[in-house]
Amino acid sequence: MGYLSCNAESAIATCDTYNWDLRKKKKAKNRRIICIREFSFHDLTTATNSFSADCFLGKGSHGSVYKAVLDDGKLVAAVKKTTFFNRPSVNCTNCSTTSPAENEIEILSWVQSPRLVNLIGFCVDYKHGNKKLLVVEYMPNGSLYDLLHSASRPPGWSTRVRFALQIAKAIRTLHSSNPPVIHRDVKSSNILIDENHNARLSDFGLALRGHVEDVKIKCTPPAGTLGYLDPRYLAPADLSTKSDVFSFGILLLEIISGRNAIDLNYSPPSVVDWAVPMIKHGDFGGICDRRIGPPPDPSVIRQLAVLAARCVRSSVEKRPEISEVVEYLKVVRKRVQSPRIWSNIQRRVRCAEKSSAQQVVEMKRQVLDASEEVVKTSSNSRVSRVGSRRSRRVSSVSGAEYGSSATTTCTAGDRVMRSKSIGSVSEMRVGPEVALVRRRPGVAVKMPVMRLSKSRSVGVLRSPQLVRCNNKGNGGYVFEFNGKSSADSRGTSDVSKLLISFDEKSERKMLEKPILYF
Ligand SMILES: Nc1ncnc2c1ncn2[C@@H]1O[C@H](COP(=O)(O)OP(=O)(O)OP(=O)(O)O)[C@@H](O)[C@H]1O
Repeated sequence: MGYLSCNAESAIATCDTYNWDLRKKKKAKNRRIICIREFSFHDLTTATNSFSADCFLGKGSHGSVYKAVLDDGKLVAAVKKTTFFNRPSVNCTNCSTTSPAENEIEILSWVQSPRLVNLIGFCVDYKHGNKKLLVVEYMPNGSLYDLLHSASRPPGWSTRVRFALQIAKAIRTLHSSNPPVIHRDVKSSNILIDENHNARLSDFGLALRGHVEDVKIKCTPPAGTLGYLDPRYLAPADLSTKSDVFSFGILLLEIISGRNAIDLNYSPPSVVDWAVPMIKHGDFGGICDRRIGPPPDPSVIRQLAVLAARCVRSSVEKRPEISEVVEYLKVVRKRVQSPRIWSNIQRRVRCAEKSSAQQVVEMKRQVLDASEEVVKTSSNSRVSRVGSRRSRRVSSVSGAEYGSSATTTCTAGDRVMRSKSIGSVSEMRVGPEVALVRRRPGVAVKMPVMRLSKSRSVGVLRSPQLVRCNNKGNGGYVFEFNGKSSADSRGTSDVSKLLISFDEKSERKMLEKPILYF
């Protein structure tokens, strides 16, 4: 167990089996101590108004979540209460058994980050088989799933890219911890939105901490959510951080397209089978969420799509590390933000042009006045010179209006020229590492771009397609996929046929639920 109970704010010590190895213990010494509180069941009952419907936030496959107001209103938290089962997520004769709630407490007592929904504390319900309740940070703005699929105003590209970057950073935090944490259930309903509208990764019920050679990892059967699950993760030994990268790729396709990972309303239902062929053919617009259309800068969707396709490659080795994904998304983020800067500049230019046009009218009027004066007093040379100077100013302003003259000297004109060159790619030649972006004739600037050759070499993941979904009448369903045997359902690690039990759920919703046992 990775945590010990403690009173209120006191820090906790850890007695993790991982640290029984002395060498690892030394490294663990430098680890930041995370404070976790133990709450009494009575405290949580009061804080959730006896787990009333008013405080109910949602239901997952492990139980229900309630809003809790603690510490005389100073702390608002979410309480996860396991309801209908407490099956162990690890089940092996050589390993200790751990329930999803215990597993989540153990993982989150080791890793904390502003990009995660962090653990505040826990509670043991002694009256009901010592079940553990989790107290985690409260996320008031729902899940990314709700935002993408139910919100009346779907998020724009800037928000989507920001969320994608934040989720990638969250996964990077897990993968870079020592030993690494593999989440195994990265999906849109596990991305919650905090009070500052930032995305956070939640739900560590299936997460595993350790190295691939560790006994615990070797004993843990594959798990995840259908549609997000790495098709190469068929046995415990197949687990790697790249499984999370695959799930992230699916999530990225969902963020781009606004469609579900598996949606029977589409053909093919799998988002990978639907999107990757389009990406391969360069039809990036085809995978964009129709409600918002493609982003103004076409390189944004191209880079996002190619990145997603790389993450879902069938070859585990060819998928990028999550740290690489973070770096790519940082570049995309800058690009998606530039249209905003560009539109601001355009607005300023329009204002400048408007005032310039007014100036032109004014100048013309003054020129006319002056000429009239010249006509009237043709013998007066001084007036004539004033008139010619004014007309010079007029001509320089009108040259700036079109922004084409390199010899334009007026300030407003200069602004027009510079603003047009920002983000406006008039010609792009894609090379192996850089693109030459021609901003003005004869001036080429090197800009980093994603290699297009990578998008060409992206393998199409031939994940099995759902061909049948049989209701067994006992709350269980059998999912059959083509191209695979459909011999046995329970107790097999074959993803071709899965038996998942759920209650009160629609068939479509069930497809998004985690598979706990194969
Ligand atoms: N920390 C939180 N703050 C606010 N709401 C939350 C929080 N955690 C969960 N919820 C809400 O409760 C719902 C259920 O969460 P939970 O993590 O148990 O299941 P899930 O992720 O939706 O599904 P599954 O357990 O199948 O992965 C979520 O969809 C979300 O709306």
